This record gives sequence, C-alpha cells and structure tokens, in this order.
Amino acid sequence: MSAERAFRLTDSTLRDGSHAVRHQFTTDQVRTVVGALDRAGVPVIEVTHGDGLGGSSFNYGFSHTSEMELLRVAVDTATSARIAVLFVPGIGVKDDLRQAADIGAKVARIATHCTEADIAEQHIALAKESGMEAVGFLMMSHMISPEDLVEQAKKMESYGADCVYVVDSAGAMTMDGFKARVAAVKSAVDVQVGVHAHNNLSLAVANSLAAFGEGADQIDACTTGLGAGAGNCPTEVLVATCAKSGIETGVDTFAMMDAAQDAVRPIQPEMGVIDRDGLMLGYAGVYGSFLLHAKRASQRYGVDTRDILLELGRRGMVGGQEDMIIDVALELKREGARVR
Ligand SMILES: C[C@H](O)CC(=O)C(=O)O
Ligand SMILES: [Mn+2]
Repeated sequence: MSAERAFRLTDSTLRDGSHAVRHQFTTDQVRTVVGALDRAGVPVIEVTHGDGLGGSSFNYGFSHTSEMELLRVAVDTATSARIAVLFVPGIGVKDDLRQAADIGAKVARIATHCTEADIAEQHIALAKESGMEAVGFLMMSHMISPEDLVEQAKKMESYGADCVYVVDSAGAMTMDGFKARVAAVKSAVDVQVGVHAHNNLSLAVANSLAAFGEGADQIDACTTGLGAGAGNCPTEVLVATCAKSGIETGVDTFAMMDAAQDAVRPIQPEMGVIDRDGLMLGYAGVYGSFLLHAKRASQRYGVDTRDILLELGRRGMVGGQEDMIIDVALELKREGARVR
C-alpha cells in the first residue's frame, strides 16, 4: 500500500443508510448529518432514496420526505462537500436526473446489475450533459468473473463514465475475489475505479483497503456503517484506519468520530451487528436491501429468514426482483421443508 496515494471518499449514509431506516430520513436529519460530514471534510456525500432517484414506491418503500426536498437541504447545508445522487435506470427516469442537477447535485452514480451496463448509456450521457460527474456503478459484482466484469466496466467507460465502481452489494466477497475484480478493472480502463463494500462478512474495511492497494481511486463508506444488510464500510473506521496507515483521505479523524457518535448514532435503528440474517446475506450472496423485505416475509409466512435468503441466493435474484421474495417465502411455506 503506497503512502503517497490518496482516494476520494464518498459517504453514502444518507442513501444506502436509507434502506436501514426504511427510507424515513427527515430534513432535520439530513441537515445534521450533512453538516457533520461537511465539517469533517468528507468530499462527497450521497443523498437519495435507498434504491435511487424515484425509489419511493410500493415496491421499494415510500420515503418520509421527498428526496428532492432532502437533496435541496443537503445542497444548502454543504459548504465544500459535493452532493451525489444514485440513479438506477428503470427505477428513476431522466427527469429525476435533470431535477437533481438543477437542485445542485454534482455527481450522478448510474447503477445497473453487473451484467447490464448497456442500459446505462443514455443516463451516463445525460448526467454529463447536465454538468454532473458520471459514475458507473456495477452492482452485485460477485456474481460474475473478473473478466466479464471488465467487459461491463469498459462499456460504462465508453459511454463517458468518469469512474467505474466494483460494487459488493451482497457483502459476499472475500478479499481475494474483491482484489481480483478491482485489479482486473483497474488494468482495463483509463478512468478512475471505485469500490463499494457491505459488511455482511465483516470484511468491508479490509476489502476497501485491499482494493486501494490494487489501485482503487474512490471508496464508499457509510457513517457507523448505516446501510443495507449488515451495513457498509463504516466511514469513521475507514478514516481512522487510513490515518494510521498514512493514506490520505482529507477527512479529519476526530471530527469524523464526532459525526458518527453525535449525528448518526442517535438515528441508527439498531447497532450494525452482523446477526444471523445479516451474515446469511454475505454467505448466500444476496442483495443487501433484500434483508428487510425477507424479514417481513419471514414474519408473515412463518419461514426462517435464512431459508428465504439462501433460496434467493440459489436462484441468483437481483435488485428489482423484490416481489420474488414473497413468492419464495410462500413456496417454502407450501413445501413445509427446509431447503438447506
Ligand atoms: C440500489 C442499491 O441499494 C445500490 C447499492 O448500494 C448496492 O448495490 O450495494
Ligand atoms: Mn450498497
């Protein structure tokens, strides 16, 4: 790991963390969290419904407050941080991106399943036309080989992405798998490479640092780890670990600890523990945001959450297939048998 290199940190508490609070963030909470992160020197702060612009819906969960209103508060509060949005083609529409740019979002992260980069072409182009930095975000990257991921990353690069992300949505990758994907993408593209890690196997910080060692230029984290599943790479832990390792983040370690303790812990519904269901996400390779849906189906149909998650992993379910969680729970209930 080089002491001279630095990476750009994106804090996604107010987007990935939206899953953990069932999309109930308020304007006051956004003001408090953005203020604390901005004071700490976090360069990019993402604010959107957990499933991206337009995510507030029956399928993904309704937001407490419109994300455009939250975005406005974030832009008004930040003094130096740039505000980012997440956009999943099909969940959001082009007007959402335009509106976000008008409000003042500076970074658009266009997310697709790792085999579907081609659906991002027009949205990456629109983000650039609207004056935003465009980031390609390849979700569930554990599901394909490094070679196949490279093909998808190159597509995003060819559409104009300024950075391409390897995203461990299921927190399912061990260090070797994560490093192999980052190294392969890094050597194949001329744009920046970013990483987004979930902590279901307790490897998010280690994986992020390993990715940095392979050349990652941008790293995502969430304060206190607040995020889908068992949470994300915790920002304050990543920042402190980098400070000890001589890696430049530009973030003040003490101020970041304060942001975690004083701004985010008070709104955290549960501690980010890796309980049996969170662990099962990483073990079975299941999309982090499926956790709360699976828990609900478990309560409703009397089937162990782990059995539902294991079966979802076996079937290779991906984001957008949330409705299948109920089908799987019902099937398991009908079978009356465990699938382990
Ligand atoms: C829409 C997802 O929640 C994006 C994400 O954070 C991931 O895939 O992980
Ligand atoms: Mn995530």
